[in-house]
Amino acid sequence: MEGLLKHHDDEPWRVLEFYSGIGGMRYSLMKADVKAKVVEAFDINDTANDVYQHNFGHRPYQGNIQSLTAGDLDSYGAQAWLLSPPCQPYTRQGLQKHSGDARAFSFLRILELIQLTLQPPLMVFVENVVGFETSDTHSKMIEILGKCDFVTQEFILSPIQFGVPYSRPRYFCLAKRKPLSFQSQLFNNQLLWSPSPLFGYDDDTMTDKHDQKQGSLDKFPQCCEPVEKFLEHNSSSDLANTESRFRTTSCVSKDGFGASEKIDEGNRFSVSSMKQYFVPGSLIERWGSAMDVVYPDSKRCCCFTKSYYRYVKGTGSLLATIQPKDRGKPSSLKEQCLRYFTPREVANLHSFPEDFQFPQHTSLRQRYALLGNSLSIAVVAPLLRYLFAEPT
Ligand SMILES: C[S@@+](CC[C@H](N)C(=O)[O-])C[C@H]1O[C@@H](n2cnc3c(N)ncnc32)[C@H](O)[C@@H]1O
Repeated sequence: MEGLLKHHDDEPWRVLEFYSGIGGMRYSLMKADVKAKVVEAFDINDTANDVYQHNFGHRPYQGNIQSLTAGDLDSYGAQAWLLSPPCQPYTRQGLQKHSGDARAFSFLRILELIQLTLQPPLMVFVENVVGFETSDTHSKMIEILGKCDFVTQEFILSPIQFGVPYSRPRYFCLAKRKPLSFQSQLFNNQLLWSPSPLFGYDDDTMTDKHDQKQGSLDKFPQCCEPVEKFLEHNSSSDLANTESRFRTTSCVSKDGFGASEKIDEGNRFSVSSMKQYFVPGSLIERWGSAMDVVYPDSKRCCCFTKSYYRYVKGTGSLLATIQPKDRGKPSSLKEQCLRYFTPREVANLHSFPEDFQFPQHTSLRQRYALLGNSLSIAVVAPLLRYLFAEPT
C-alpha cells in the first residue's frame, strides 16, 4: 500500500460520501465550513437518490457499494471517505448478527478496499448506532485502520449535547492517517461520551468510564431550546392560535381526526393540511401507554426512526398540541390532541437547512423513512470540523 495522496492548502479536500441517503453528511460538511468537494456519492436507493439530486443537483452513483473495486475508488483521488453504513446489523431491536448480517457486507468490503487501494484515504469518518462499538465489525474496522497507519478517536454523542432537544445518541469513528494528527492527541484511541474536544477543551474526564456515560448525555437538556422552536410555527402566539383551532375542529371527533375542515388561508400550517398528522383515537386507545408524548415546551424528544408514522411504539415522539393546564393531573391523551411531528419538523430536529426539500412525488412514508435513516447535522458538523482541522 502506497500513500501517494497529497493535499495542498489552497485546494478543497476531495471527499467520497458512501451511503449518501438524503445527504446528511454533505450538509454537515457544508455546515462545518470545511473547504471540501464531494467528488462522488454512493447509494443504492432510488428514492434517496431522487432527494439528493433534487437538493444538490447531482445524482449519486446508484449501485451496490459492495461491487466497487480498488481501481474504482483510486480513480476519484479522494482524501476523505465519509460513511454511514446500514445500522440494522447492530441495533438492539435487530438480531445483532453483526458482520454475519448481509447488510454489513458492503462496509466490510470498503474496509478491505482501504488496504487494497493504491491511494488510501487520509481521513475516514464512520457513523453508526450505539452498539456498533461492541460488534465484531467494529473490531475489524479498528484492526484495519491500525494496520493502515490510522489514528482514531471515537465518540458517542447526541444532539441534546448541542442545544437541540432531541435524543439520538450515535457512534462516530474519526480516523486520520499518519503523519496527520488530531488537534487534541490526548484522546487518541479512546471512546468519548463528551463533545469537549470539539470545542477545544482537553477534558479527559469524559472518556469511556461506565458511570459517566449516561450522566454526560443527560446533563444537557436544560441548555436546549424547547421543542416549540423546531415546529412549523414561528411564534408562540401562532402556536396558541393553532391549538385553539385544533380544539374546535379536529379534537371533537372521536377517531382523533377533524370532523369539520377549516382552511386557514395564508397560513401554510393550516388545520386542513395538519389532519394527516393527527394520531387516530383507536391508536391512542391501543398504544397510548407506550407512546412518548412531548409538549411544545419540552426540552427533549425521542429518536425518530425510519418506521415513524407506520408504527407508534418506539419510533419517535408524538406532540401534544393541547397542553394540559395542570401537568400534575392525569389528563386523557385523547384530549391532548396528539399528532406526529411533520417531516419538516423531523428535518428541523435533524438540523437540516431550511432550503432542504423533498421532491413532490416523495410520499409521506418515504419522507419519514429517509429522515429516520439520516443523521443529526448539529452533531456531525462539529465532528467533521474537528476531523479536518490541522493541529496548530
Ligand atoms: C443509514 S443510511 C445513511 C443515510 C445518510 N447518511 C443520510 O444522511 O441520509 C444507509 C444508506 O445506505 C444505503 N445502502 C445500504 N446498503 C447499501 C449498499 N450495499 N450499497 C449502496 N447503498 C447502500 C441505503 O439505501 C441508505 O440510504
